[in-house]
Amino acid sequence: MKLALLNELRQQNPIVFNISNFVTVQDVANGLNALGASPIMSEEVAEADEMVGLASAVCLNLGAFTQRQVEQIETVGKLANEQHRPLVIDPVAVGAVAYRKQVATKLLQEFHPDVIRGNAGEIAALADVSWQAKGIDAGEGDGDLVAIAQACAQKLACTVILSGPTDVITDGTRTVKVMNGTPLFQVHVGSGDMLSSIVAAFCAVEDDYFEAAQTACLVFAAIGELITKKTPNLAAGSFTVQLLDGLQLTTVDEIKTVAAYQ
Ligand SMILES: Nc1ncnc2c1ncn2[C@@H]1O[C@H](COP(=O)(O)OP(=O)(O)OP(=O)(O)O)[C@@H](O)[C@H]1O
Ligand SMILES: Cc1ncsc1CCO
Ligand SMILES: [Mg+2]
Repeated sequence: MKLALLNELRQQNPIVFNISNFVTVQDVANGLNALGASPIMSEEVAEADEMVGLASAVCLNLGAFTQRQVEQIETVGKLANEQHRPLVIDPVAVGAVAYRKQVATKLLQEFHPDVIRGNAGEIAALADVSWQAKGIDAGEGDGDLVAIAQACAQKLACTVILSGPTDVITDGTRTVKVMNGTPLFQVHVGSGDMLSSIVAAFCAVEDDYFEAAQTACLVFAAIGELITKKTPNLAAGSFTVQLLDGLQLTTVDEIKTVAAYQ
């Protein structure tokens, strides 16, 4: 685990270009900014080439697209591949809505993601494993999460993060589990979207995207856990505020005091 990447990220302040969804765009921008990256958002295909050019990493969130946005997402994904920018995909609710899986499947034939970050319902859907996803949430299933993540990574030839109470990170061969976190992440819509964009920020400072992905998961989950230990009685609203403070202020040494992974 390369926790020193957090200091590297804060020092480099990499630009991360996001196509976010309209629900959580501000969480994503402020989360990246607080952590030490430099977010930029765009919904205009005419500036896609320049946007990818100025960014050190790209995160495409499939959370609430229109047909016009799907075209923009496809253009940006292809440009990221052409311009060798690390590309992270967040396949929101592909396990719950057949149309979304159809669109995501087509997009994944048009460009190659370096990392896909989703919950169990989303990753199972992309791996063609049976699972009862529930809207944007992971839902219910009895499959082996490590096997599902590995199947998805092998099928799509990329690093996969299957997030949840335990995050599973795999490139199909190497696998790490991050046990940190707090159930409060689930009461904040956008925790997952923030994590996906933060994964992109780590990919901007580390060429081994499996390493970048696992470090991002540990940093994000450990910061969530640390703030719940520091501040009693956190709930949906106060957790959101404390999470932003935590992203800005938490040090590598503090993360090491709770880090739990294998
Ligand atoms: N029950 C839990 N206990 C500890 N940590 C959790 C729990 N559930 C989620 N997390 C953490 O929350 C973060 C977001 O992951 P999650 O799987 O909830 O994303 P998601 O389902 O895509 O969320 P979103 O609602 O934003 O789309 C990760 O860092 C994960 O480790
Ligand atoms: C609630 C919601 N609906 C579409 S996207 C989104 C935010 C989680 O990504
Ligand atoms: Mg999500």
